[in-house]
Amino acid sequence: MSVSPLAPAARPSAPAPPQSGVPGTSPAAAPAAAGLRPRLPLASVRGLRVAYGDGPLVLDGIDLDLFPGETVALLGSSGSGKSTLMKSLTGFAPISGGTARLAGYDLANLRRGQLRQLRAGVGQVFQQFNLVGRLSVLTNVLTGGLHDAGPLNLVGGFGRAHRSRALELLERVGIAHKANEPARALSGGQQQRVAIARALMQRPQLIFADEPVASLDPKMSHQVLSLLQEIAREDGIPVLVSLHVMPLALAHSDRIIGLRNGEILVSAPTSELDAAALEPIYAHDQEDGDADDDA
Ligand SMILES: Nc1ncnc2c1ncn2[C@@H]1O[C@H](COP(=O)(O)OP(=O)(O)OP(=O)(O)O)[C@@H](O)[C@H]1O
Repeated sequence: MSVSPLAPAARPSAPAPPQSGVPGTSPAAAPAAAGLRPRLPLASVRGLRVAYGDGPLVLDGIDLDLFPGETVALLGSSGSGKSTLMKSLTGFAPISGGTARLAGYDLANLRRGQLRQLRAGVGQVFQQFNLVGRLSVLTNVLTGGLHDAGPLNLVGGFGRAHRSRALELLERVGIAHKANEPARALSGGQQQRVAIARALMQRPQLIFADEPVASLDPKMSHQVLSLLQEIAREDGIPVLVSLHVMPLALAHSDRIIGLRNGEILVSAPTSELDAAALEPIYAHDQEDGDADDDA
């Protein structure tokens, strides 16, 4: 079986009913452009359990769907399983129970090559940007298109079409004027924009952003998260973003999933939530006096 990057597999199982949680049991907010088209999830996990080696379960019975055009914020204390949940959707976490599907493909049943093809459709954004500092901003973005640039281009440089697309993306994220500067010369917020442009170069069907603003000041954090939410809406792709700051999640997501000790404690449209509703996610931290809930 050949798997083109996130080409839908045989029709994915129908979306499950809205996930229940505390508080809120409403369905996910519908993306504005959904219209009457069938609303199938790009990513779907059911009863997901993950344990590393002989260790305890770090995810226990997770149900989650990610729909086109929505930004879903993952909240939870350190160690609650946010990164592991993202890793389980790219085949990097050891699934010990339940299912994780991307575009209908069950990640547990794919060969390594197929998994690689599927991952090419997932744009990833990380806390530390993961740019090559000595390379130009433009080259960093171009590397996002390596999977379809072909081996000759690795030797002979990137073609004109790739370069012009990379420049367009830099324009889109507001940083085209820095195209020829080395990535290390940019501020953190600017570097994260470059990383987002690099992810877009993959023509992703989903974006996973794992604490993308943890190294940024509040103003830049808002800018970067606005950009991600705008991309989700304009390109009609799901963005799953893990965050440590509740007000940022409330300001820049359509839906919030709150994890505690590997289980979903909150799952609701952001419009139905406020800080008080999210506090139980961190309840045990507050007892310890180390909650991290300020902007
Ligand atoms: N490769 C691994 N091997 C063993 N245990 C792991 C591994 N990766 C994560 N864990 C454990 O799984 C649990 C969940 O970790 P995870 O990184 O998913 O949490 P998180 O919510 O993303 O935390 P943070 O907010 O600090 O990034 C933690 O107890 C962690 O120690």
